[in-house]
Parts: sequence; structure tokens; C-alpha cells
Amino acid sequence: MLFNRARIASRSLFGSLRHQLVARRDFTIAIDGPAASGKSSTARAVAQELGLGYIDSGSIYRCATLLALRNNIDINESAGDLAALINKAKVDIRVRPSTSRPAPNLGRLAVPEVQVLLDNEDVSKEIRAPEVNQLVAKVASDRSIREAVLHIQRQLAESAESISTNALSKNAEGVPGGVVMDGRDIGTTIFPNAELKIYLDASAMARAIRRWDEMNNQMKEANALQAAKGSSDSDSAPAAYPSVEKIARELEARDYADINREHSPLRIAKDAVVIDNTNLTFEQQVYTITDLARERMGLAPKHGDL
Ligand SMILES: Nc1ncnc2c1ncn2[C@@H]1O[C@H](COP(=O)(O)OP(=O)(O)O)[C@@H](O)[C@H]1O
Ligand SMILES: Nc1ccn([C@H]2C[C@H](O)[C@@H](COP(=O)(O)OP(=O)(O)O)O2)c(=O)n1
Repeated sequence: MLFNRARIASRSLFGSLRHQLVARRDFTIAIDGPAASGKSSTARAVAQELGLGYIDSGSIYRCATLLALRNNIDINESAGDLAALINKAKVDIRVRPSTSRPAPNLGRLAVPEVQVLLDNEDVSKEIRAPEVNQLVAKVASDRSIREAVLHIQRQLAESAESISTNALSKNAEGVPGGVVMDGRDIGTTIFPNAELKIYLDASAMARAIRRWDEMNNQMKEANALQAAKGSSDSDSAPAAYPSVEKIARELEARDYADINREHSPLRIAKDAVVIDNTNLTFEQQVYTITDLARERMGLAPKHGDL
């Protein structure tokens, strides 16, 4: 049915419009914001609640960064070489309903799990490594690389539409097909006609504490796993993680690079709804967005005043 089919075209003839994905899909939600503001977890929960597809555009830039590191490409000297590699690479983002208990900071909401495949290799963990964090904003600032990534975004948007209803659908009666995509330029450049644009923000300290908590939980899980194996091998001990202050400085440095770059910088789209979640619970922010979306779909809100 035409109603459910994504039809995407790039307007390559129109200079500054060339990065747009002109989506004829039924409902697109763009979620942008600074690092660790909650975009990905929120977008996944919103996609699950509404039965839409989900694409984490940052993970594509992270795959590009991993390719640069693995191939010793100096991004200052040879961005074109990296763009060529990305053009040849196959990136796949798989979303499946969560199998584990929700994290304590996410309340009752189970957030779907995302697996990122680069040329069929699961790189979900590797693309979150500190070396990738440090280089990714630089990689994302290059125009030829952004163009190569756009190509992948377009392909993924097409397949996300087709998996959306069977992979994530839950309590989504009456909701049309569509996709939730998060990143930095989704509402401003990639989907300028998105039906709903959200700019998610939180204080740098709140964001750093959340990242630190994440690392702490991962460390505890790794320790428990090692203890269960009875291993005392110091080589397999998880690495120490940085202080909250150091994480905050790194997040701010990346935000500065993302806001001040020339091509598709991080900006609040003029028609975006800004949600500062410094003092919101995860459920509040997710249900605020799903109710806004339902309202724009012509459906009754489910959660009312939060
Ligand atoms: N309102 C909230 N309260 C507490 N923690 C939150 C909230 N929203 C998101 N988080 C947590 O913040 C961390 C960063 O979220 P994430 O979705 O990875 O952000 P981003 O995609 O913007 O980098 C995650 O651990 C997530 O569970
Ligand atoms: N649409 C996008 C998405 C991400 N980027 C860049 C900018 C970010 O610093 C990196 C990594 O993005 P990602 O969303 O994975 O980062 P965080 O989860 O917020 O730490 O990619 C971008 O330029 N445009």
C-alpha cells in the first residue's frame, strides 16, 4: 500500500538541499541534541511505543571513525580515502525488543536493543570505545564523509520502514508507518519536513553523570561475569573509566565541534520542540514525545499531563 511505503529521493540538483532525505513516508520523528542528552534511548523507546522504525545516525559516523582507525587513515590528510571506504562499506542497524531488565534510570520502559554491523561484523561495542569518541566529531565534520554517510542513511531509512511494524510494533493501533531517526542534523538537514522534530537537551553535568553511571554498570557486569568464570586474569580485567569531570569536558568538546563545524552543524530547528530533560524521568520524556506524535497523527494522547 502506498500509504506504508517509504519513498525517498535526494535533491542532488539543489546545492544546500542536497543532503535532504525527502521522505514520503507517513510519519517521521527527528530527534537531535548534544552528546548523551538521551537521544538514542529515547528514540528507541518512542519507536517501540509507536511501532515505528529506528535509525541511530550517530552509529554510522562511529562506523566511519572505526574504519579510519583500523585503516590508519589520517582524517586531516585523507578524508577522501575514508569517504571512498565508507561508500564501499555495508552498515546495518538491527533493532530488536529488549531481552534484559530495563536499566534502573529508565523506569519501567524496556528500550529495544540495537546491534550495529559493519561489513557483517558486530561492532556495537567497538564503536563506543574512547578512541572513537575522541575522533568522531572530526570525522563527522568533513563534507565528503557526510555525503557518504547520507547514502547509508537513505538505505537504512528504506529498510527501517519495512521492519518497523513487525519488529517493534506494540500498542500502535492507528499509527501510520514511519521512522524515528536521531542525530545532530536530522530535523535541520536530513528530514527538514519531519512531522515531529524534538531537540533533546540536558545540563553537561547531568549528561556526564549518566554516561559515568552507564560505564559503572558495564564495569559491574564485566566484574560479575569474570567472578562467575572464576577468572583472576588481570589481562581480561575491564579498563578503568574516567571521572565525571573528565567525561563532562569530553562531551563539551564534542558539542563545541558539532555546533561550530561548517557542514550541517548541530542547531535547534526552528520548528523543533525543545525538551530539557535534566530534571525529567525517562518515562516523562518518552511519553511527552509519543503523545505529541499521537496528537499530530490525529490520535488521542495516551498519557495526558505528566
Ligand atoms: N531522563 C533521563 N534520566 C536519567 N537518565 C537518562 C534519561 N534519559 C536518558 N538517560 C540515560 O542517559 C544516558 C545517555 O543516553 P543516550 O540515549 O545514550 O544519549 P545520546 O544518544 O544522546 O548519546 C543513557 O544511559 C540513558 O539511559
Ligand atoms: N546526524 C548526525 C549524527 C551524529 N553526528 C556526529 C556528531 C557526534 O559527535 C558523533 C557521534 O554521534 P552519537 O549520536 O553516536 O554520539 P552520542 O551518543 O551523543 O555520544 O557523530 C553527526 O554529525 N550527525
